[in-house]
Amino acid sequence: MTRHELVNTIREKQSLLCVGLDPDLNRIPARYDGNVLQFNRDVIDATRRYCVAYKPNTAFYEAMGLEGLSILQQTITYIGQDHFIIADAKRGDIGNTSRYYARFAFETLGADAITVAPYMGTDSVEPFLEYDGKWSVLLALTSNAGSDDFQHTPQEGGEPLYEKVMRRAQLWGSADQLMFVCGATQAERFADLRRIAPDHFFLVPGIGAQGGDLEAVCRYGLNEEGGLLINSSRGILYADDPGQAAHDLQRQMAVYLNKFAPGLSQ
Ligand SMILES: O=C(O)c1cc(=O)[nH]c(=O)n1[C@@H]1O[C@H](COP(=O)(O)O)[C@@H](O)[C@H]1O
Repeated sequence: MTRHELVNTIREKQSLLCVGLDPDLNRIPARYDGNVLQFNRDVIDATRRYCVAYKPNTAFYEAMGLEGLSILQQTITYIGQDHFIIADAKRGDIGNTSRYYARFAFETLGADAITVAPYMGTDSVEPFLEYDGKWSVLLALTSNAGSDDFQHTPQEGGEPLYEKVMRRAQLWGSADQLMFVCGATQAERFADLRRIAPDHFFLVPGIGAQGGDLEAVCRYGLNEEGGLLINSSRGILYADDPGQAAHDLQRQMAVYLNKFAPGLSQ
């Protein structure tokens, strides 16, 4: 999906919502009797009108072995072409290996995007960026407590490491192929993040189960094209009614779009 199509979908649906498909066998309702594919299909059916993106985290599927990979593939096929699909795999390795990670995400799975860990630098990210029409979503300022360990470390000139990553990466790829992961739990930094990368989309995990601040993320993170894909996984998957949970978030997002990005309102 192109940036233009993504922005149009955001405008049409008045939604920035990305539903995280992280199926945990210990948490999916007993009535599914462990049928993860059916669980995913039901969640997708219940949420598809409220969200613009889905983000299956590959860990949950890989842990199930060969069957899990098949479920991942079938889930992506079931979602179809109308939603932006992010394979959340947080890959990155020497170029020769990254090429195969990219092939897995973009050719085998047919995802629009993959999350990428930038620690190994330019040549580890390039193979992902070589795919026309596909996206790399680079970890910048993550939502977890451990983000304090390295990501804020001052670099030459005093900028924190996450800022250096975001500035350097903008030399590697355009805003049509590169996004940044910015955690919703870091809402107080969003004005700064938007200043560092005014045009890029941010993938924002951390609302719902991790307690991130949706209003602050929208207030400081929205740009003229929306520029945010806001993920919730457990908060939707394990709600009594996933469709209702997704709809509630979409309605809040519509209010914030109207307030903070009025050019996108209908
Ligand atoms: O790249 C991610 O998606 C990601 C980055 C980050 O900083 N924090 C984060 O939680 N995630 C992912 O986003 C999802 C969050 O799930 P919930 O906390 O259940 O909404 C999980 O799939 C995480 O792996």
